Amino acid sequence: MECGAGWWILMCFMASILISGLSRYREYKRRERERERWGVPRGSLGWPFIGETLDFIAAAYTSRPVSFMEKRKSLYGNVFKTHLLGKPVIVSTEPEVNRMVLHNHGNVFVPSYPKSITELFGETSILKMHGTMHKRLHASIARFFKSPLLKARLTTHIQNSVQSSLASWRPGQLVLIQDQTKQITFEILVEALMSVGPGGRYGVLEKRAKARLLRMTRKIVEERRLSTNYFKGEEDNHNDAIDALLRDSGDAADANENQRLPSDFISGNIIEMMVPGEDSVPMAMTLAVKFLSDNPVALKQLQEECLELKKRKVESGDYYVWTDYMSLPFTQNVISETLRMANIINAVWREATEDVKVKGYLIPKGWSVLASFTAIHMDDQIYENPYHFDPWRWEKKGAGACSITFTPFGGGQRLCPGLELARLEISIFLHHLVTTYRWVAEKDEVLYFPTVKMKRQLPIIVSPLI
Ligand code: HEM
Repeated sequence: MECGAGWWILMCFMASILISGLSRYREYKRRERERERWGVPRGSLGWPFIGETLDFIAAAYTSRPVSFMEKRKSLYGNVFKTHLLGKPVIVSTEPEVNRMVLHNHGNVFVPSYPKSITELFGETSILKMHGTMHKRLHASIARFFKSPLLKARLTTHIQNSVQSSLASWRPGQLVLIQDQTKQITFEILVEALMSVGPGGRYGVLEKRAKARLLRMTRKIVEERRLSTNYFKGEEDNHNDAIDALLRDSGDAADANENQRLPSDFISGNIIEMMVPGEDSVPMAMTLAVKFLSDNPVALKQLQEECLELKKRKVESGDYYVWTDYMSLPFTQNVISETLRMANIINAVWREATEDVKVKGYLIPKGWSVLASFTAIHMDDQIYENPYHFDPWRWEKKGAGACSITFTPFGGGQRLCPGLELARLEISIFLHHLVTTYRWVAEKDEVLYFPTVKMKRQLPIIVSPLI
């Protein structure tokens, strides 16, 4: 009797394994048929294990990193498959496909950067997150960076920081623009995120030892939490990113303390927010100076526009406000053209969590998608003479307008929340630079790998304008 029951259980067990195996097999076959019908984009997966990584990196080391994409685009079309950095990847150089990846309808794409990049982000970085927590954090940060109050406060701060840096330059001195702009923008970032100005705690931040940085930031968060009762809606007068995250209560109108973000999470995120904000803005400033140095006609028009504003300000005795800087049309054209050519963030990486069909292509589950911005920004079918610095092209397009063919700040769910701050910083820097100095740039070269930077930090020799 006992033996019969044992057999019966065993048979049931085997049958259930068989049924679940069969249904998995059927699902697998269904996917295969779908994949065949839709078709994974054409392309080559290259060598076993390394795929086409060597070609990809070799191209990145040249002055034309987009040549990797261009070659394959001409062979296989705008969307192609390859194998990079240990993963099968679908590369998109097509604006509409990039838009669908960025907007992520149906939430099928999650961030998936190569290991070498994710190690820079840190564990709690927003750049790694997805789902509800990402939505909540993104909304909170974006709301904070959009606030007119913050822009007003930061305008004065950015202005002071730029002017004091420019005032320290001596006529005939060799100035390393990349180094100077890094110092200026770091100071601004730290002020915006945690209201720490030069002196005292700033010294710890400057050294950038992560463990100390985290300890210090955690302390600031804790001090704020104790001194201000955010739960009861008390006001904190710092108006920085720490304040915004401490105030965040998710969607709950009747939020209690448990729904608040924990201190460790806030301090980790504040530190990791420095990663996307820290190098991008100084590089945009540096490359703007480089492109302007190579194009005296554009520099002259920018200078005229800025001198005109400066004259109005001197005559009226009014302070500059952020809209003064942001409403200068040629300045904004110069910034857009710089961002188009600089491609500081050249692409975004995502992974498909299930099979996805995008514009007739199949992206299989588990594959990465690299939505290339550079390939679109440097496409001669979209931008006439794309390697020529031409700020006037934006007179027709409208500077500043992000579109599917202009995505320096990404788009959709993860659109860069620091976009307006970045443009404001660059506008203020260019304004004061061109109204204070003329300069001669020494020979230098843009490097594109692993990140965009100048080989010699862009040395220029300055002399006062008047
Ligand atoms: C010229 C300067 C900048 C450029 C070109 C830039 C570009 C980008 C791009 C392309 C993304 C999207 C990444 C993705 O979709 O995976 C992004 C995200 C982000 N950026 Fe920026 N950025 C700049 C400046 C800043 C600044 C000043 C901050 C402020 C701290 C900032 C904070 C962020 C954050 C927090 C994210 C993550 C958003 C999310 O995943 O929801 N960025 N940035």
